[in-house]
Amino acid sequence: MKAFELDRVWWLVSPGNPLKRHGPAPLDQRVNAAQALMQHPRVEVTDIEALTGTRATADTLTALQRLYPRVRFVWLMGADNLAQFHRWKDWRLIMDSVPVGVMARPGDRISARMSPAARLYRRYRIDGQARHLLGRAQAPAWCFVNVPMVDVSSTQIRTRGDWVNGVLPE
Ligand SMILES: Nc1ncnc2c1ncn2[C@@H]1O[C@H](COP(=O)(O)OP(=O)(O)OP(=O)(O)O)[C@@H](O)[C@H]1O
Ligand SMILES: O=C(O)c1ccc[n+]([C@@H]2O[C@H](COP(=O)([O-])O)[C@@H](O)[C@H]2O)c1
Repeated sequence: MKAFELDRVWWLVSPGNPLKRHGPAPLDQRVNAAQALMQHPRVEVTDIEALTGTRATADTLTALQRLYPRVRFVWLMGADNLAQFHRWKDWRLIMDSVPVGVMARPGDRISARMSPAARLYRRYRIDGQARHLLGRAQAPAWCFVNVPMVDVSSTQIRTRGDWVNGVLPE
């Protein structure tokens, strides 16, 4: 939110990544867990894709833009997702309709910046030093930021053993 000078962040708890074979833990449990972790007046944890009935991000963004025509949305994701962005449904529609902010992730910094999406849209890249412009930029525009990196994945956390069906017992 600070890096890109955004007004607020909606943390979308996904009903299920369309590219992953195994479904996640129940949505309400993940929403509760995310809310317990993130209490910030300008960050909202939301399961809005359950309301819009969409799974693919392009469809979610189209629905959100219809529901909130005056809001300027920015899509935020980790670098691993930029590396395989070209496999997402209608990924060019996403690039062409909203600015995209990408957070560095260990192991994915180079693959992300060399990815088909990064190469095809290289002239629309905003330099990290000008990252504060992303929120007000006209799409297509994307920016890669070198935030402090955390070398952990959801899969690793779930396999630590103290989780039951992907959820930490109370
Ligand atoms: N350590 C991390 N650094 C940067 N971004 C991350 C990190 N972990 C997750 N993300 C980002 O957060 C979002 C949600 O990720 P998700 O919950 O699928 O975790 P994951 O660790 O990528 O999952 P998996 O273990 O299945 O690969 C994605 O946009 C992802 O890129
Ligand atoms: O639209 C797609 O094809 C698509 C493919 C992979 C991931 N996504 C979205 O990217 C977000 C992060 O996914 P994940 O599994 O890394 O948590 C989540 O909102 C997914 O719905 C979207």
